[in-house]
Amino acid sequence: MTMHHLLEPLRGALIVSVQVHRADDPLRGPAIMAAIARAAVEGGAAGIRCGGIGGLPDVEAVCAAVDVPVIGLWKDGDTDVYITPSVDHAVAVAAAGASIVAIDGTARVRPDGSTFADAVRAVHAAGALVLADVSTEDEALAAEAAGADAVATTLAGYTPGRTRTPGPDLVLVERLAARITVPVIAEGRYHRPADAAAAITAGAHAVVVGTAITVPAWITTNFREALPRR
Ligand SMILES: CC(=O)N[C@H](C=O)[C@@H](O)[C@H](O)[C@H](O)COP(=O)(O)O
Repeated sequence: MTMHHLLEPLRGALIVSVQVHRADDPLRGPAIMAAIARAAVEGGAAGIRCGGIGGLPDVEAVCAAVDVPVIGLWKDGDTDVYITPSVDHAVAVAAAGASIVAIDGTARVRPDGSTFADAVRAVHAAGALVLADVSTEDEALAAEAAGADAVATTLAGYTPGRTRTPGPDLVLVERLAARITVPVIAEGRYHRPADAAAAITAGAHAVVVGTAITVPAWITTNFREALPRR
């Protein structure tokens, strides 16, 4: 496996994604995101993924609050490519303090007309690593060839390229782990501890869990729905 030394501490690790998903989410705001990130680290998270629609202020606040590796992203724009969609977004996330920048690694057209390889070059020049968020094996191979330092299954089931599995897409993790030389990070719909463990067994270098840990409304609904009907 080809691995940058900064990714070593994430071997077999749990990374917690701390993001809000709606502009009117009651938890929105850098201070709350930073507090949740600290709580996740207290619980054993070896890395934090953050930013999302909160963008740079959230990345900055989380980087200042924790001393584990931070994967930053900035969800922006109204096109299909919304995870750190342009070279400028990617460089800004690195400047906000993220040591790893998550970038859409699909082959779709980017709003600034750049390629994924352009973003990789710019982020590397800024001194950070690149995590390619992909949805298929072909995208993962292309992202690796373009210089991605790691590849994540984040977008599997969220593009036309791959049908959404009800739970996590462990088959994709297993296939990528067999074909990709950079670390593979499992991400997307890991809702139970056993799912996260299965990702590592399937060959993932690390697993990202978001909703099931950091979205209290989702957790609450699961409990409410499990109650007997009155
Ligand atoms: C598809 C997409 O935009 N995923 C986003 C990427 O950052 C987040 O909305 C997810 O919460 C994150 O990937 C973690 O996944 P889950 O919340 O399922 O554990």
